Amino acid sequence: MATPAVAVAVLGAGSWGTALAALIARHGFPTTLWGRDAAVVAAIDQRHENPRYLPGIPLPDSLRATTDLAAAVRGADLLLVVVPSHAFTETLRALAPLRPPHAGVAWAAKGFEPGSGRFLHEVATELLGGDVPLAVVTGPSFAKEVAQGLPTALTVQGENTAFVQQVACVLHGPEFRAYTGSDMRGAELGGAMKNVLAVATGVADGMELGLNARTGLITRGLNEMLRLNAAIGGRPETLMGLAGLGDLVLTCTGDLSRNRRLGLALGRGKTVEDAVREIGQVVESVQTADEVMRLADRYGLELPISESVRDVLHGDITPAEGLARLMARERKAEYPEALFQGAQD
Ligand SMILES: NC(=O)C1=CN([C@@H]2O[C@H](COP(=O)(O)OP(=O)(O)OC[C@H]3O[C@@H](n4cnc5c(N)ncnc54)[C@H](O)[C@@H]3O)[C@@H](O)[C@H]2O)C=CC1
Ligand SMILES: O=C(CO)COP(=O)(O)O
Repeated sequence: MATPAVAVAVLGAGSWGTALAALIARHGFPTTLWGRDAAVVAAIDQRHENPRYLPGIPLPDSLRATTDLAAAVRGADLLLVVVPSHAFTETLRALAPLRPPHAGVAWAAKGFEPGSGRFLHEVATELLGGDVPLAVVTGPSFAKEVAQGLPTALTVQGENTAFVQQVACVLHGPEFRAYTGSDMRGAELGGAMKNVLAVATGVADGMELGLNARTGLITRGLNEMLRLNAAIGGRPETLMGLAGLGDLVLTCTGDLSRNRRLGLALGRGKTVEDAVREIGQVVESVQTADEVMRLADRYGLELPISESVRDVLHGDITPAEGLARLMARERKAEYPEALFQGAQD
């Protein structure tokens, strides 16, 4: 059970930050949630509800919320950053001078630094220094279900074993299993890529291409994840677990996914702008598709599904042209023979 000595600050009061902060508070750890929207923060702190992102779901009375970053971070033993990836760098910049010297930093954002394509652990290492314990929290987990207390499993990955265990300890509980590992690169890649691939299956479902097409895209999408993961030096088992396959299946099939819903709307003929406006929350794939392809180009890899998603998101091809392009590809072996060797080099 809880070890109340660990005080936690969660930064980012959107759906996922709120759900994780509520989970940790329910486990008995003193938890403060920082958000920039004063109305949302006041509602969480006083009415125990996030009416903008998790309407109607009661939050624990013990969860505190504030718009004052310094106050949120002061006295914290563990910092969990849950802003969208495009806001990760500026949040860490603001956090760096405020961080209590002993506090490690974990994050649950899924994506890369837009523009540079850097992994978030690379950004964190640069901005915090190499000695600060770091960890990634990722896996198949819709915020709404976690906030409702439905059973969930995810993974915490980082090189500092003691910190990884501390993060897993505050998350783990009767309705939540937190697994652990040390592969931040593979874990971050899986969380980022599944959002792009969810758009592809959403498009196919929006075009009513059938269940075979959906499953073909999921499986060939996993193949794209495994090949890029081998190139960047991630471990294959990371991508075959919660951070990869697990989150890919959830996001490609579950209509709670915003990335899947973007794909559904595109497949039904909507524009990216209209679909994103209607979803009204962060849709990470819009930027991540560019960064996945930048990474693939760097390693000279062909990722046809991810590439088609990028081109559809840019309006360079229609969903129908994307489908035609994928179906016209040459016949080939299912797996390159050397697929799993890259990770062992
Ligand atoms: N919602 C979910 O089910 C899950 C989300 N994630 C990831 O968590 C991250 C956050 O997503 P959500 O909470 O779902 O997004 P959301 O759209 O529900 O909320 C976004 C939050 O970020 C805040 N924000 C935006 N720009 C900011 C900035 N510059 N500085 C500070 N705060 C800023 C907004 O005010 C809002 O509170 C994303 O990377 C997402 O992929 C991961 C797992 C599950
Ligand atoms: O990451 C998620 C589930 O694990 C949430 O997916 P969406 O961002 O597509 O809603």
